[in-house]
Amino acid sequence: MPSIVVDQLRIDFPLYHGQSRSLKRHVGDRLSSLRPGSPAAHLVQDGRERTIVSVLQDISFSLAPGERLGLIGRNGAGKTTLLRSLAGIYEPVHGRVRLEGSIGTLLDSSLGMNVELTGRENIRLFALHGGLSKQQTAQLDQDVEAFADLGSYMDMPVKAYSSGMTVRLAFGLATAMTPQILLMDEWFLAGDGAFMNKARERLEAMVQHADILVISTHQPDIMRKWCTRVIWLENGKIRMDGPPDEVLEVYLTA
Ligand SMILES: Nc1ncnc2c1ncn2[C@@H]1O[C@H](COP(=O)(O)OP(=O)(O)OP(=O)(O)O)[C@@H](O)[C@H]1O
Repeated sequence: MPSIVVDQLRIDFPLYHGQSRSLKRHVGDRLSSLRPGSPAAHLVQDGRERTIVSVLQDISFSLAPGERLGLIGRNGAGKTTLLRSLAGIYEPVHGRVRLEGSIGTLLDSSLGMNVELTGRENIRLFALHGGLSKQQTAQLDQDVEAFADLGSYMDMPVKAYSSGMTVRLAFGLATAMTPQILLMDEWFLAGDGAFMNKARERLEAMVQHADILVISTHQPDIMRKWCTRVIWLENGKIRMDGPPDEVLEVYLTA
């Protein structure tokens, strides 16, 4: 059964080592002048003279099939970092992240695609990684081609695509195989009108199959429509966790 368990997750990024006196002084000045709650308040100095950004602190939650989680928070709150931690791109400094089930990610537009290869070749590569049969590969090819609607670009190298075209292909691929867990950053929703309608239909169809969705978005209407639960991140911590309407009501008036 697919699930996500995040337990006391902490993610830090080292910024500077204390080699440079002027740098140290600059950071020291900044740290002492910060107001509590300001966006940069998670800059800290550790015992080894390093300045680190403490991006996520003490994050715990779990998700079961059918749950669709929206992540909200101001710029820099830690939403993308949390998604990347779930995807295994970042290792926890402390705590643990456990995902059970097949995972699909829509986090960056390249999606591990080889830009030197054509769209069609990338589909075959994707099929090869997924261990698909010849028949399944042909189906995947047909399905993604119809969805991405790239015309003759399908047989051109991905490096010749616009960013919107790359998103179409990436979205088509990531949603073709119905992963049990889908991790998605909101800018994937930034396609043109007709594509957006198709993308939503396809994603909604996936989510209905008791999969787990985690999406980061600044759009309250998406949260209300797609999510069963919302976590509000503030300066790397969970400020509120609950049903979309409850969390959004407080968030939008804060
Ligand atoms: N590799 C890194 N090195 C240092 N700091 C980083 C790194 N990645 C992210 N950060 C910092 O971590 C904080 C959280 O970034 P993140 O991208 O997760 O925020 P976000 O909530 O997704 O923001 P936005 O809504 O603007 O996309 C920010 O202060 C950012 O500058």
